[in-house]
Amino acid sequence: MKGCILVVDDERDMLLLLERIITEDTGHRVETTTDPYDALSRIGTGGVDLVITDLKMPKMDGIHLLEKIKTRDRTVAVVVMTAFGTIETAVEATRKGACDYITKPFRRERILVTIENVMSFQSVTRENRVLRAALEKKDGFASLLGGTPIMRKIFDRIRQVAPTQGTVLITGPSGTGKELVAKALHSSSKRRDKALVTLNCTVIPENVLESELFGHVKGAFTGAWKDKRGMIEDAHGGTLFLDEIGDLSPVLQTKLLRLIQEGEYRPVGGNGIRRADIRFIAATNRILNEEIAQGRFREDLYYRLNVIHFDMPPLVDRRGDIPLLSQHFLKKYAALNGKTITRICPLAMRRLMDRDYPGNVRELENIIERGVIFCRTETLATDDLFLDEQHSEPSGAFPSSLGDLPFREAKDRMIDLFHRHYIDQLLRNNSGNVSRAAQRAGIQRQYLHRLMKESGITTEDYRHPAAGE
Ligand SMILES: Nc1ncnc2c1ncn2[C@@H]1O[C@H](COP(=O)(O)OP(=O)(O)OP(=O)(O)O)[C@@H](O)[C@H]1O
Repeated sequence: MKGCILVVDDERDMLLLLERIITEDTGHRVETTTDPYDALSRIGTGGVDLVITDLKMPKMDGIHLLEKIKTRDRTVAVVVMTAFGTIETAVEATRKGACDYITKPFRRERILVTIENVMSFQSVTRENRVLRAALEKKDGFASLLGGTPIMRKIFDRIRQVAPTQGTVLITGPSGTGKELVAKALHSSSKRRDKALVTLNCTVIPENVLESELFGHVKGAFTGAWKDKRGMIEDAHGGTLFLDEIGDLSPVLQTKLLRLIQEGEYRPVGGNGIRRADIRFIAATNRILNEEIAQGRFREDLYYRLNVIHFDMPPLVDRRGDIPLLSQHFLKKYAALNGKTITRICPLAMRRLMDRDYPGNVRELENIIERGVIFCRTETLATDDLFLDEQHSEPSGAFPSSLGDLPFREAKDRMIDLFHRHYIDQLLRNNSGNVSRAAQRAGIQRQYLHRLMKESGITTEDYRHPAAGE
């Protein structure tokens, strides 16, 4: 998308030079002025995407102009130009919201690269703002974000499927938003005024799970000293979301099948049949066909669940959503931490766009949350994100950057690093077999799963063809 660049400099020669470079090599529209007040009058109408301004001007200096631009319209990007030797002022400008600076005399390529970086970032964020506003207005699922074609298709399907009774199966790698899709389906359905009950099939031990799900009657087992409602009763009239369905035991798979087929169930220890009106949504990051082939998942249950299928794409297949998601998480965690961080510097955004995400959106969210915690200015910078450290090989070295942090923050960060490196090594040593890894580590499998989730680690990366869980 081509945009508009406004150049402000009291030297006419400089204006002419920049106007020529930009028109010849970028195709963006250029406006020029020698008067900062005139520049300011053009801000606030939504017409200007980027202002390139000199720092030293007689009527108003560049920093002052930058501040005024940002008060009128925070979304306008500003790049400052400065003579060599006054870089400190330029750095001060980036602290105040400029997204980059150029030293004069500059090379043509340098200015072109800067312009392209800023303008492509502006184009994505503009489009995302529009999309998000539209989504928030139209749908009840604004927390599920995305503007890429692949996500738009998912939104369309949600709109189509939500009002129906169809059972839904959501598959896809961990951290891709399966739970958010389930919530969106429920909140856009006719059942939205009734409960959305979520059951995580991994977290609860099998014997407890049965009575959690179906409820039990008084005296059903030792400790059952009164009747207990199950989640099915809670979900009556609403939606039951069965997360990590691939981990459900064979006994419960059979009982669940009956419930889905007949709408009937029996509480643990009870004789009477009860009926439930429920819409079922199930999710898993396992490949259910493989589970069926291995005899771990009932084929008939699979077909019952898989009436409507959503397959959530990994984040690297929709990199175009990274700016939108990053801005969303920035806003969320800045508010949660009581910080005024309003933007992500273009370089940091580029790094975020370029890396891989084995833990998908959850991993991106963790990176931004950590970044917000460590950020000391209004702009989230590359250093705040610690991206290199996250991808470096596990090592015993103490990261020197921690020495600059308050004790508590440094300790949390070190524990975080320890978790990531420990789990990484543990899973490597056990070819991604979580049960075996948990056993070797002497911790509960569920706890290991939680730690993996928090660290954005998935088993896929550690499995070799002969391995399997
Ligand atoms: N499209 C999205 N827009 C906004 N946030 C998202 C999106 N996708 C995922 N997230 C966020 O990422 C995190 C993980 O999402 P979610 O729990 O829905 O993933 P999941 O696929 O169900 O993961 P798992 O299989 O590990 O349970 C959540 O904090 C969620 O808010």
